[in-house]
Amino acid sequence: MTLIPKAVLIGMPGAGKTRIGQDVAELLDVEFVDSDVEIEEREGVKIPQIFETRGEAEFRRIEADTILEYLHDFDGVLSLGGGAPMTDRVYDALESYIGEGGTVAYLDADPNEAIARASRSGNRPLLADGAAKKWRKLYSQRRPVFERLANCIVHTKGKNPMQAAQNIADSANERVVHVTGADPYDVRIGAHVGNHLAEVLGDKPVRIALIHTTPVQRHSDRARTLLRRAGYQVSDITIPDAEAGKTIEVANGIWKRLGEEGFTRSDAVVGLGGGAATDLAGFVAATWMRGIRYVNCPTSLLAMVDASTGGKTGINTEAGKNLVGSFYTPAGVLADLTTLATLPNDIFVEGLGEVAKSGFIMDTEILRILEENAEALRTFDPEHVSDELEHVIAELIERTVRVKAHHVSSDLKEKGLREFLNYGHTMGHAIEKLEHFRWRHGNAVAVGMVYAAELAHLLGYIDQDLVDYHRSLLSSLGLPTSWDGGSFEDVLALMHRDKKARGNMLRFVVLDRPGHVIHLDNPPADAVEEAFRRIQR
Ligand SMILES: NC(=O)c1ccc[n+]([C@@H]2O[C@H](COP(=O)([O-])OP(=O)(O)OC[C@H]3O[C@@H](n4cnc5c(N)ncnc54)[C@H](O)[C@@H]3O)[C@@H](O)[C@H]2O)c1
Ligand SMILES: O=C(O)C(=O)C[C@@H](O)[C@H](O)[C@H](O)COP(=O)(O)O
Repeated sequence: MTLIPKAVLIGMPGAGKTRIGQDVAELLDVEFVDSDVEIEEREGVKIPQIFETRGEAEFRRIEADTILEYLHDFDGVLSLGGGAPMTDRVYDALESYIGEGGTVAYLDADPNEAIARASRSGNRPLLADGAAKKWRKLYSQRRPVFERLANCIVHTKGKNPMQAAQNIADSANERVVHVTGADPYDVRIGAHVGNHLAEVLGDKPVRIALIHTTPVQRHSDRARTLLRRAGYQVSDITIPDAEAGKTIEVANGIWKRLGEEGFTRSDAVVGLGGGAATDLAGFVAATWMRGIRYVNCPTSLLAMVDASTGGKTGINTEAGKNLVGSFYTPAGVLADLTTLATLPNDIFVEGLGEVAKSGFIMDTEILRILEENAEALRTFDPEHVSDELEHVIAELIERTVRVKAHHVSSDLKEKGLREFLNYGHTMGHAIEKLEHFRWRHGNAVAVGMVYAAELAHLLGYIDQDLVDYHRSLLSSLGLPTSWDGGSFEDVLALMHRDKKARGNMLRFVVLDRPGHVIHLDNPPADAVEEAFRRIQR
């Protein structure tokens, strides 16, 4: 397996690359290498001497060879000499390294501080005599290149070295899932990924509608500050919480406000909160002027793993759950794991329902991770999350988002493959509606999966063990596996209104083995009813 560095630091002489690079390595618990020090050791002479005796071109050749070697066979933190990214070979190799998931961090220091630091070192051949003037000239040439190249920019002014290092370590720990299709975008998962908000929104919007609920006020306050600091005019829009926010009345209130506040086609929406808030925000973005840019910032587990990605936006109506809406993709998704620090246990556990679903339909490794960590996950306490559990949660989020991305990338409008993500939802949505949305979505889906498993078993697709496994895994996670809150007739009527139904024909998604789903069209009526009886127990 090829190793790649956890992070590569670039920046002007005196920016603090060595000091901060060492701190990043310490935070990530890996080795640190400074390419200049490595070159001197290999050549047995100091860099100014190489410049003097062999010229700058020869130094740049040695430097590029050394850096390229490290980019392909080193998994620590690498700090580069100030001019290194100006060599085409190094620039191109760093671009490819980013493409492989690497982090190139540009340390942008205050010029006066950096000049003072650089002048103290006698090891800078390009700065000899008249250091300040030369530094500023090089800065004007290099800065645009650094900014174009880096995928993490850290302004060091006002930060101590450890704070700057923490920013880079967070960035290196980010997980990114690409969603492809006509309008590709990235789902970024990690601590503080919310800091990428302005970068994802871009420089075209003037006004941003920041749509959120009250329980996530702390996180929306932070987003508002970031947005204002980046120069946007922010309209702070608080919507009713949970399903009460997913209504035509709420959407209408926001359309009215966008009109009054002069939102144009180049302005944008940010949806921040649980799945209900991101569904509603996406719906407003999809419909205002027939579609404006939007970014989702999910703060619940369920919204991180499912609702924020894939472009299903919508509201509930009298007719049923999510029956009005649009497929409309976000410009990006920022799943900031620090927001989970305020997520109540029951809402976290609900999210595990959709995580388990992704395990059942495709990635069975998810089931193994859930089984192995069931107790720690079930007893999730936002204020006491161990490093180990944090890692498990991040891994589950990334894997679940990958399952989602796989289905939506080639079938945004749900013509076939994407319907598999609806495992457990035919019954789940009926329960939600009959419970007047007092049941959480993930809980209803958990019961719905047991129903789908019973149905598949009755029709001979899977054995009893797999049905029992649904019950034991889901209950070990704290999820419900039975429901007795309504009549079969009411459930059946609602299942006929499910979006997978065609004409008078019911359609389900069922397993035929772990990790593999199929469509089940028009199953026998007695099996549909018997499976219902079995989830009532
Ligand atoms: N669009 C899709 O593809 C898709 C996929 C799955 C689910 N959904 C929808 O998502 C909704 C369910 O999402 P949900 O489970 O996030 O429920 P939710 O949006 O109702 O959020 C649950 C509660 O948690 C609060 N909350 C969220 N994050 C918090 C945080 N960090 N700290 C404190 N409180 C927080 C919310 O304000 C709310 O009170 C349903 O409407 C469902 O239909 C959509
Ligand atoms: O993204 C999808 O497609 C899904 O089916 C994901 C589901 O987990 C999600 O609950 C979605 O909101 C259901 O959509 P719906 O079309 O059945 O309302």
